[in-house]
Amino acid sequence: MALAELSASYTKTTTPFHSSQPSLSSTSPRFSDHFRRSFRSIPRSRNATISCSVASDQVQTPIPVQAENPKGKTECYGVFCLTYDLQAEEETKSWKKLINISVSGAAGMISNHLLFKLASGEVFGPNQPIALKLLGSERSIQALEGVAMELEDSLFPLLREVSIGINPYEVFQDAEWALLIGAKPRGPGMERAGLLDINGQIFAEQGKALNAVASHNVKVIVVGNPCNTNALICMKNAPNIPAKNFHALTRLDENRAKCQLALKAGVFYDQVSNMTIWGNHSTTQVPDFLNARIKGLPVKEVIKDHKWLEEEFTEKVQKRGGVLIQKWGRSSAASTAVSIVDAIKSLITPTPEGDWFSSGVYTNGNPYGIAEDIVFSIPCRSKGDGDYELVKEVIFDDYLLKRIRKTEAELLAEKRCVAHLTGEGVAFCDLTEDTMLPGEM
Ligand SMILES: NC(=O)C1=CN([C@@H]2O[C@H](COP(=O)(O)OP(=O)(O)OC[C@H]3O[C@@H](n4cnc5c(N)ncnc54)[C@H](OP(=O)(O)O)[C@@H]3O)[C@@H](O)[C@H]2O)C=CC1
Ligand SMILES: O=C([O-])CC(=O)C(=O)O
Repeated sequence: MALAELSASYTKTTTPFHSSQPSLSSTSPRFSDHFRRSFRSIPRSRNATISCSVASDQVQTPIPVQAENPKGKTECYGVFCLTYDLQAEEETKSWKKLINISVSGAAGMISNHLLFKLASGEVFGPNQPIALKLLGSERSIQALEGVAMELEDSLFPLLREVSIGINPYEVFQDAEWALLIGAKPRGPGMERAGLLDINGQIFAEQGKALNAVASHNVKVIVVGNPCNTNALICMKNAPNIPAKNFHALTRLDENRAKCQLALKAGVFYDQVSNMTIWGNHSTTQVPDFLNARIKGLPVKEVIKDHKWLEEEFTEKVQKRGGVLIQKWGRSSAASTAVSIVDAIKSLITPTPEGDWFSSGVYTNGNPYGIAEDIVFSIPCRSKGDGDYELVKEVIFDDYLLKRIRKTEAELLAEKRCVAHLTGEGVAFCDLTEDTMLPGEM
């Protein structure tokens, strides 16, 4: 019997699988390997009873138990529906408690890179088992099954559960991380206000769902554009989740800025630190070369061509995504996935002494005089506990302040456009110029 058929038959039966069945484990090393990788913790919400006898010189014969499914809906995928006693395996005894990671737009291009990084252990570490809860839509559900199949076939030891669905109220259940990637791309002729409205509705609904069913300390990273205002909408619709927990992804912009500075200075990019992106993930964003450092020195001391910094460098970073789309014919999915990994790692590992990272965060209480009640990219530092604090020791000059005011004005205008989605009355959209996402030219 083929492996796929076997795994399918498992999900359909609650009959314990005994070693008296055709000697799969002895005839097929792949299958015993498959078993080993299929062990998973017992989800909190399920009452499966597990028994498992393991003799040291025998191949293990785990007893699969079908997940309880009170609503009769599919909630797990294929091999990931098998339930085993995680403690039965020596290797897993040192593992941490399983965490739930929900990902929207899971059949999209960014997710296609990101999910495999998450499942490999590269993000949360080699002792951290994970459950992936993938959100798609009717349009993408088949593609999502394809994604789940590839995850099955990758045999990631740490990937203990995969479920797919189209209802955020199910997919976000108990989420400890929510990576919100899915959003409608801006099409030809579409006004930014139109995009704000269409995507804003997605994020309003997802905010409500997170509020209702996610862990109350869920960390939310909004990637789908326009990500700052989408993050604000999501946050406003999730009043039970701390506002601090919402991030808009500007890490890709930070990484792009570091790369350009390294290139100009003739150093490897690990020599560039303290890189802030201020403001919106749009062409008004401000890559801050005043506070950034190269080999520990202020950038302006290393790169003497200040005109280049003010003009070429700034515009290059702002429009990098668009140039890439022109070359590639699609947006920067791989480097965006890498930057999501960087953004998560920055929150779960202590920030190196003296350094910081950029993230779009809620501005209430900020020390810089930036308007309150928007999501604005700011320098942050973390102790590695999932939380962060704003960096205070930054300096400003007229150039930087002027640019920050411009991106701030854009975000305030975006906020007025979505007042109907944040519970702040009637929207009034007066975006003065139709600014672009970094990916648009
Ligand atoms: N912040 C950042 O740095 C960056 C952000 N981005 C943004 O990330 C988002 C995802 O990018 P990417 O993965 O490349 O895009 P894809 O087009 O590959 O995937 C986007 C997903 O969004 C979902 N979606 C939700 N609503 C709609 C809709 N109305 N019409 C079409 N699709 C919809 C679709 O999934 P489903 O049908 O399952 O809902 C689709 O799979 C985009 O908004 C992009 O602009 C991209 C790069 C950098
Ligand atoms: O506009 C897009 O979809 C791509 C984008 O955000 C970027 O490359 O920074």
